[in-house]
Amino acid sequence: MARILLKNVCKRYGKYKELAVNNFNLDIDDQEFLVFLGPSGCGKSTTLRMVAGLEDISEGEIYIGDTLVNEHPPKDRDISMVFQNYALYPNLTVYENIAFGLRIRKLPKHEIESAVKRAARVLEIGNLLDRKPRELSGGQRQRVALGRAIVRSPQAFLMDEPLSNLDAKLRVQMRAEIIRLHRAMEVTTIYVTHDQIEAMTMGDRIVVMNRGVIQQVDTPEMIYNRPKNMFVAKFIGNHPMNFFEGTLREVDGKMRFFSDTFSLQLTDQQAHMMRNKRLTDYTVTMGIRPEHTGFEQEIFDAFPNAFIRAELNFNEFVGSDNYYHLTAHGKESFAVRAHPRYRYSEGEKVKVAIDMDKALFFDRNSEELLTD
Ligand SMILES: Nc1ncnc2c1ncn2[C@@H]1O[C@H](COP(=O)(O)OP(=O)(O)OP(=O)(O)O)[C@@H](O)[C@H]1O
Repeated sequence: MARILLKNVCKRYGKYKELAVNNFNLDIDDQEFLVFLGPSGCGKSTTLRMVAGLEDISEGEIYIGDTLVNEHPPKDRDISMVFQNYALYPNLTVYENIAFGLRIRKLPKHEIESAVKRAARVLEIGNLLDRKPRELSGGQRQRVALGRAIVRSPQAFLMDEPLSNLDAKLRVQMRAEIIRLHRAMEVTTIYVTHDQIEAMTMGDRIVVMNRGVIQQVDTPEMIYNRPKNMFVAKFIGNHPMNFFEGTLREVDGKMRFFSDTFSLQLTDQQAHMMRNKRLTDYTVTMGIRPEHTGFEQEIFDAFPNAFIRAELNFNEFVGSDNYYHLTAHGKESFAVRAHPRYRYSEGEKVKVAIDMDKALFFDRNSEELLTD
């Protein structure tokens, strides 16, 4: 169990100009479950592999516990890795696969046996110990890969998209399993994924990355509610956040957001913040999630001055909700989440209430959050 520290870590592959990992600074707490999240190619695996020692570090320092590990080979870092493709030995039985790391460490036979049996019991694969990997389902293989990792208590677990080869139902089940294991074992874990649901449900904190650069390190709640910039705002959320371009202006003592086709009054708190930052007559992008807009009377009651008139284009029924796609005055498109009890039809003109407490304002140029 250990704290992991990355200081100004950079990775350059060969002579490529762009850094795969660019000045990464991160302090991972002992026993924390930390998730690296970002689109394909953003540097998640490279960073994880540098922590594991599978990839050289071009610049910077990595500490596991109090030890600077830059020059340490993987076997001396006391970490366990779980990969997407399971990386099981095809010719060894499940038992031998799980025991492999302990044999290399030359543990006595009876200790190996009790450790393997304990891991197999926890993962409910005790009846599969004599089988070869090809005789297992994908989910069972992934359990064996996990078994190999948890058979000893390393300083850290490093997991690289361990669930991405599983079907949706099994993924949900294994997600819960990994969290349960983490709670029981209390080992610092770094978990790589590009699946935001996995990140939100599993992580104590999430590191959102883009093009080798950390965008935000925060709890799932903060990442969702207070994304530091438009990249994070766009990346997180089941249905994409709606964005409107416009200008902040003070009219009759009220701070309002003006788009081309509508205007909305800011809350007192937002107005106060904008005045303090002297952001009147400032061009911004307003972000609002579909779930923070609606046709409900409660939102109209709470924000009597915050609504958009729009025309309904089409709807997506997803069972628990309806997502309506609309256009304001034939120009600005956005989506609204509504309870299935609402039934509107194509072409209908509606009034959409906006929960202004949840609206976010971003600098149009830097795309950074202004209401921070
Ligand atoms: N061996 C390599 N040689 C050259 N460039 C590489 C090498 N491995 C990775 N890269 C580049 O480094 C960047 C980061 O790659 P990395 O695999 O870390 O991304 P990732 O976020 O894990 O992506 P994915 O989700 O697709 O696995 C990418 O631009 C990739 O093309």
